[in-house]
Amino acid sequence: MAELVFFSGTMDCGKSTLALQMNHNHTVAGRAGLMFTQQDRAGEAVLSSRLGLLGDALEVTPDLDFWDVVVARRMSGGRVDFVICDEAQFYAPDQVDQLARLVDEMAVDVFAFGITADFRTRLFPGSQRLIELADRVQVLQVEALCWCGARATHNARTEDGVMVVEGAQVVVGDTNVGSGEIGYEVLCRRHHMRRMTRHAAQAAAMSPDVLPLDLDICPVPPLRAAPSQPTSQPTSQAG
Ligand SMILES: Nc1ncnc2c1ncn2[C@@H]1O[C@H](COP(=O)(O)OP(=O)(O)O)[C@@H](O)[C@H]1O
Ligand SMILES: Cc1cn([C@H]2C[C@H](O)[C@@H](COP(=O)(O)O)O2)c(=O)[nH]c1=O
Repeated sequence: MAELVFFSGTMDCGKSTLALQMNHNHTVAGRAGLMFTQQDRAGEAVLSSRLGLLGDALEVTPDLDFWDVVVARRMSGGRVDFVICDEAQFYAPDQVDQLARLVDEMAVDVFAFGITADFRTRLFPGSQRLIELADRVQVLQVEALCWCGARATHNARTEDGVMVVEGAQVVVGDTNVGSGEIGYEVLCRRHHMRRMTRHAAQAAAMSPDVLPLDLDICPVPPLRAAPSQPTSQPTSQAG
């Protein structure tokens, strides 16, 4: 029986890597699939992982209709047994409904990958609809970690390492960015609520004006200079 599965997690937890792996495994098993993404950091119509893997994908524009794409493919003699949908948090709720219809009426497996919530901890509309409709919501096995070592469950948006809590819901970007840039950092809930990024915790630990931290609750992050240059090829930076 075909399924709609939502693989969900924070940024940087391996979703795009798993998307490419699943595409590979299903393809070598003789199944025919399509990969979709939207606003991948590596550019248009490409699905990229921070591990350096890349794959061609169809770009999901606001007017793309998944049902029409699959019907057109089948009408022209092609097969579509499964679809991979990366950055699914950006999809419109109607597009998620189209994906569910593909599962139910055309027996197409849909594997969707995306972050659940934005930098303010609010669900993205696409993710909300996926949670509402998915047969299964699967949390990824590899845990992204907060600077304190706890499992990261939330995404923070940062500027110069300082967490910001206002702004547009969608700003394409990456973790591990240089100073001055808008970036993201994954945090545990405790540190997200306290707006305590790695940078903020280091600054607080060094300031003579603040009370000593409770080290059990709030360990001081190790000082680690942000790399001034990318440490690997540009393709491995994106995901
Ligand atoms: N240099 C590296 N060596 C080993 N694993 C890495 C390296 N860089 C990134 N990763 C792994 O890749 C994951 C990010 O993969 P990616 O698929 O791009 O994430 P997502 O799509 O969830 O944002 C990291 O959580 C980490 O496990
Ligand atoms: C939290 C948050 C993230 N984004 C953007 C930033 C990235 O371009 C993607 C997530 O990509 P990843 O492969 O999961 O790392 O989403 C955003 O636009 N708004 C946010 O609040």
